[in-house]
Amino acid sequence: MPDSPAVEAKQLTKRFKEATAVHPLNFEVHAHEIFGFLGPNGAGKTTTMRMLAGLLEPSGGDGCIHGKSIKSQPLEAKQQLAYLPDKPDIYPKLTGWEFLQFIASVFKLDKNVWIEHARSLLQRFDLTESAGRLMETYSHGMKQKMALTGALIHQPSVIFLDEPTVGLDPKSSRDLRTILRETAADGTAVFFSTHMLDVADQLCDRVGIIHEGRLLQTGTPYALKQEHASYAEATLEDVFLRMTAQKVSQGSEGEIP
Ligand SMILES: Nc1ncnc2c1ncn2[C@@H]1O[C@H](COP(=O)(O)OP(=O)(O)OP(=O)(O)O)[C@@H](O)[C@H]1O
Repeated sequence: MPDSPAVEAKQLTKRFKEATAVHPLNFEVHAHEIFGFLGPNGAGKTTTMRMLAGLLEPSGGDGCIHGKSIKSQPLEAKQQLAYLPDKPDIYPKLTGWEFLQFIASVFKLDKNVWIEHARSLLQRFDLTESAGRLMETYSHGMKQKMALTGALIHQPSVIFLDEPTVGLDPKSSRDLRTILRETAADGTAVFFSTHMLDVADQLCDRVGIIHEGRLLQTGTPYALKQEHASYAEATLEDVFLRMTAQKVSQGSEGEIP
């Protein structure tokens, strides 16, 4: 199905007991696109991404990866995607290189292709020397970068990244943004959540703003700024804060136990 969107949410919904974390969501992300998912804490970003990546069962609706349903065709859908959580839980007793070999064997990657690709990513992330060390000795940022290297070597057509820049130093953060741009230019749909609105403004082709489990709007950062800000130098942060402004509860004293 070449014309299907890379990612499609169709009435995608998640309830935890009585609480609805994600109300029916509908949106599309396309190949070559960098889509930023923005929302305050608890807005439903991780829940939505985990459903689309096939890691959490939706309570209603469906998600598709290049036309393959995560509910009825989970294997076909998952083969095409990579998911990078905010705190990557990678194997502490493997070296970085063993971890990459493991990914290569799971995805049956051509050794002539993946090794060169992996070496180049390791070099860009300054991980070449530490690739021989056990990953339990890595810092958070090193784990994050190694997990990303693992996600990229199998060249997924969709990559989900939950808060990918958190914990990265400025150089690594810039390298990551460059790599995401290159990945999208090669045809991958890049879908990431972030609180770093300046990063989203610079990097994203489109953003979606989610608040209390509801998608308020999608559009290019430029279009959102044009539509929602009354002054020329408005930033995406101004738009975000305006759209997600919450009424502070007027609760009486003593509500908090
Ligand atoms: N396993 C769970 N059981 C019950 N409620 C949950 C569960 N997971 C998430 N939630 C709730 O769903 C809502 C959305 O959470 P989610 O983690 O998707 O938010 P988020 O936008 O990723 O937030 P953050 O930016 O803080 O990471 C929150 O109210 C959260 O408490």
